[in-house]
Amino acid sequence: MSILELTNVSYRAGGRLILDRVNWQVEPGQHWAILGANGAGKTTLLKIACGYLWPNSGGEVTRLGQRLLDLRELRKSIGWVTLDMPGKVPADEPALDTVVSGRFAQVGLRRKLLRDELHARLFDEAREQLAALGADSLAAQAFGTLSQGERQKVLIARARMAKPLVIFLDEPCGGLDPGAREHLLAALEQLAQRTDDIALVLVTHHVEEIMPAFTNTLAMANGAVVAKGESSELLTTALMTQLYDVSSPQWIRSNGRVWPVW
Ligand SMILES: Nc1ncnc2c1ncn2[C@@H]1O[C@H](COP(=O)(O)OP(=O)(O)OP(=O)(O)O)[C@@H](O)[C@H]1O
Repeated sequence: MSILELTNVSYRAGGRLILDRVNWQVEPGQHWAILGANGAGKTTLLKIACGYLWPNSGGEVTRLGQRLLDLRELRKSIGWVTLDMPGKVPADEPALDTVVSGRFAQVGLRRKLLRDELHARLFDEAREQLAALGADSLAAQAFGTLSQGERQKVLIARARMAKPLVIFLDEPCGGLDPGAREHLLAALEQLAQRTDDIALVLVTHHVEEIMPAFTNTLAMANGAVVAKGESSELLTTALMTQLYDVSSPQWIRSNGRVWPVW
């Protein structure tokens, strides 16, 4: 059964069609990348998948075969790490508390409200989540003092605390320097390789960020799906030209990644 299934989803806003009959299934054990130029409809698609928007021009979204009705339950089952999220986390909160707060789907942890026994268990779990991203050394550091790459790791660990079915990573490498980007991508690759109970969906503008574990890619243009399938077959010069309206790049393929040279 699909973790998430969008069938003929259409969405209209501002007098025009933003999503046009989108079909997409995320199966257990899959990790996806989503590509598309600015304005292609990626964020709108994710908002619909999370239940923040409803397909107002037709179509259906199901999660584990069920229609999305209980919004609280739904939002716990789909984590979303966005670039504007760091601004919402209290700057003086220790990173470990930020991770624990993910279990309650709230921003800012109220430690006093936790029972001792639950407290110990959750904090142990949060340490494990940080360690899975190679970020355990950050546990005691105030969130506001972390670098951008470190914040992304903490927020991904936080999203995993809710034990979601899917985590959407919306341009997690945005604003990172090349070294920080490679560290984050390596951590994501390791996580994706070891995790098949939580699907990861990476939205990116840069094909070289599609690590080998992101075996499937969805490509969008003008609100419609123009290609979807195995990343290794789908990433072609013709698709890049179609998506970004630039002349065909040459490809450098290395370690399961594809680097376009325009
Ligand atoms: N509420 C709205 N009213 C009018 N237009 C909207 C609305 N929401 C989205 N749009 C338009 O829909 C299009 C798709 O927007 P969306 O944010 O989904 O694109 P995107 O692929 O995520 O882009 P980016 O890569 O720049 O983040 C854009 O042209 C945007 O202006």
